[in-house]
Amino acid sequence: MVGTVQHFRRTERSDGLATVLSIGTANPPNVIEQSTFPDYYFRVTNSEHKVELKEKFRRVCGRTTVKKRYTHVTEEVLKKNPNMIPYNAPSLDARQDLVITAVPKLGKEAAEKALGEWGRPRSEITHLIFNAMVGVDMPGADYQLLKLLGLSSTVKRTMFYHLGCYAGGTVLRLAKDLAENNKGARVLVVCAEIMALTFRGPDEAHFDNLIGQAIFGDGAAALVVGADPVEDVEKPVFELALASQVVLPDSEGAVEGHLIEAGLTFHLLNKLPNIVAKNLEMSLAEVFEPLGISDWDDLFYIVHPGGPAILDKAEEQLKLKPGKLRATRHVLSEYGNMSSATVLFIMDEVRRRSAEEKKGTTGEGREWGVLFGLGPGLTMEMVVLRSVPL
Ligand SMILES: CC(=O)CC(=O)SCCNC(=O)CCNC(=O)[C@H](O)C(C)(C)COP(=O)(O)OP(=O)(O)OC[C@H]1O[C@@H](n2cnc3c(N)ncnc32)[C@H](O)[C@@H]1OP(=O)(O)O
Repeated sequence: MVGTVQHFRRTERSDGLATVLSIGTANPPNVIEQSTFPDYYFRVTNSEHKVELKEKFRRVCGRTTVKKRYTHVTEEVLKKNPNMIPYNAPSLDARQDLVITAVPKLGKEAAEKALGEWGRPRSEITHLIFNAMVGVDMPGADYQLLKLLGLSSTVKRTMFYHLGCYAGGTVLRLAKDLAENNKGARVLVVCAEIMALTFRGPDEAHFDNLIGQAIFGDGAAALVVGADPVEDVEKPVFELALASQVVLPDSEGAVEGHLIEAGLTFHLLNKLPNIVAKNLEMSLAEVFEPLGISDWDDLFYIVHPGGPAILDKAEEQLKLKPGKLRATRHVLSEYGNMSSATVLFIMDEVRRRSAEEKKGTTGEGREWGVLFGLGPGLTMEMVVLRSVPL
């Protein structure tokens, strides 16, 4: 009997590590230019009279390093749903109506690209992981996506709602477990983030809301993950070597989100960048010193860009050479903070730029890299990536 169980355990496990086999991304068509956003935002929220607040908002927008973002919430949407404008008006029903259809639709756009690049028939997808901060519903966005993509009804689905920005790491951690413990599994991973529950007008007492209005954008990213890639058919992008999660010490309340009649309200403490930076080095040391790596410039990086202050402090703390967070900063500048989808956009950027600049590996010429997901808790997900020769 014991022999039979061991036989099953052996045959259901993969031989190799879970591997990212393709990446796709998508954004809604409406662009926000950061340079004109303060004027636009104060006008559409009927807040032109809050002159000082607008000037402070303009200063902060300028320092976000964001150049443009994409959004589902246009002026037309606001005209149809005026209760989304005041800071605290009951508006949950209208917001839900928007996101319940928009979230799986945006997820589908990214998933189609990932499935196209993967190159195998979509009937061979065995598992689906879907993550979205908003749009909680039954059956969920995972079920809607299954139908939109025409995936098999036997696909094993897992839906995450409401986790926040660290979930870009959570989905990879789960995909790794599924791929390595179900031989032959091919996991479609989708993060789709639409900020229609957090858009709201300014309020002097809640400047953290304005930090969110200045940095968040909409986007979706999808990956296909599986172990033991089929030679000459599947093209490995990164191996997922290790995945961990930790609640950072003394960080309670640093990021919170509350779902109320007025939608989802965000709460950020300004000590957040310091808390994150303080904890990065210890996590890196635990994993990489046994591998003989203690110069942090020897890694490539994918860091959830909550805001530039987090990246500046991280670079300072880890004493990184200028440019180590180039891909991260590029995605922040071109798309803003798209919550969980952001780290997957950065992963795409790292491999794209590595190929373009003939770096030798998908990870900027390095063998090892690390992805940090950060969000409410503060929760930190760390995923160790191994690049693939180009
Ligand atoms: C959603 C998730 O799950 C995870 C997430 O990603 S949450 C988002 C996490 N991101 C952040 O917390 C943003 C981090 N902050 C930053 O990157 C930078 O502070 C910034 C780009 C927003 C502004 O840059 P800056 O202007 O150089 O910063 P700084 O001088 O510190 O702050 C400007 C003003 O904003 C205020 N401020 C900054 N952070 C604040 C916060 N969390 N709450 C309230 N006010 C804040 C400051 O007090 C300051 O006000 P005064 O001018 O009146 O003194």
